[in-house]
Amino acid sequence: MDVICHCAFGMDTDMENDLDNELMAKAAVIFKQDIERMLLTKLSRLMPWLTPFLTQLVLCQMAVFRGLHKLAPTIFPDMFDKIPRFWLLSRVQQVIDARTTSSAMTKRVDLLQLMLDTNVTRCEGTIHERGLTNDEIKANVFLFMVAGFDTTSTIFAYSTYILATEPEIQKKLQAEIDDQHGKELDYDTVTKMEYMDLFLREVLRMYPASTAAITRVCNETTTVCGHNIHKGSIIQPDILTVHYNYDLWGPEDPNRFVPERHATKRHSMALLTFGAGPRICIGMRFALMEIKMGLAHLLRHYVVLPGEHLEAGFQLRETFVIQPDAVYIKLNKRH
Ligand code: HEM
Repeated sequence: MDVICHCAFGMDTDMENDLDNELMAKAAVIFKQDIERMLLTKLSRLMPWLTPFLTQLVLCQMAVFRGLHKLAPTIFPDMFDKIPRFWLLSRVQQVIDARTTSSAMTKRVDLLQLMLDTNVTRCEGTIHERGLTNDEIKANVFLFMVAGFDTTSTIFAYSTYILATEPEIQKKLQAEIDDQHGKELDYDTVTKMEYMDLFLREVLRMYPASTAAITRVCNETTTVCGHNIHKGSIIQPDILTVHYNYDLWGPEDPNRFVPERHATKRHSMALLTFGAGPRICIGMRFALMEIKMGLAHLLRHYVVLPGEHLEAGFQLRETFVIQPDAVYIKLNKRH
């Protein structure tokens, strides 16, 4: 969350060291919610044509809360702030306000600034196309926080599980990092680490954290492999079946962790952890770099060892992402 806040929105937070950070606490509550269990989600899954009406319902609810809060702040003092989702959105608004009222000198080059600048450039140009509205920018900031936080940290957690259970693989990664002879682990050095890349791809194959995010609406009635698919149907690919398919990932057993299998060119849709096509995860490269950088720093200084309960594996739970309930590891300082 520190990384997303800093790189995308220029917010310098230190949630890593400040465990009581309010933003972190509220975000954790939001991420714990199982959206699949929420009535509105269930209804829109059952009756997709209801989705636009349900979306409007949520927006109206927010507008009413906001209105009540503005009209009678003393009667409804923290009503808005008590709901973590709304609290986070109002903090996001503060970030936008701070940026739009600050002088040009304090402007930073980041995602937020790019979104804010769409307004300026489009208005000055002759093309009468509108830029992003305030609500669209706010929604995007919120989406980036949600989409970029739990996903990356979950993949990091799976990675540490593999490191603790596959010591030989860990040694190979450390050898690659040690080959840098203490050089700074920056974008250039980490991008060149070939085994690190294979390792991470294998983690992403075995543990695709976000299997439900890649749904699509069928926009034309069609037949695929003898199945009739009607226009308007919601299609959700079964990513785990694809990722563990022997024809796509053999000859090594797809149930085993074998980074080297990624050195062979595979079908372009064989790895779907970040989705595919024009709506593929926009943060993919950022996430890959973030995880590689984190792993490289960790393994330069520490050896990851199994913790007390690691042999029992972990239970999976699904909220925004599919994640392990806990990964028990120990860290031993190297050298
Ligand atoms: C390992 C980490 C991550 C995983 C596994 C992941 C996974 C996904 C998946 C499966 C989708 C849907 C793609 C599709 O429909 O084809 C998606 C979309 C998206 N992701 Fe990620 N993501 C990760 C990290 C990030 C990060 C770090 C950010 C932001 C910095 C981010 C921002 C987004 C956004 C904004 C979308 C929506 C894109 C669109 O609809 O056009 N993700 N992600």
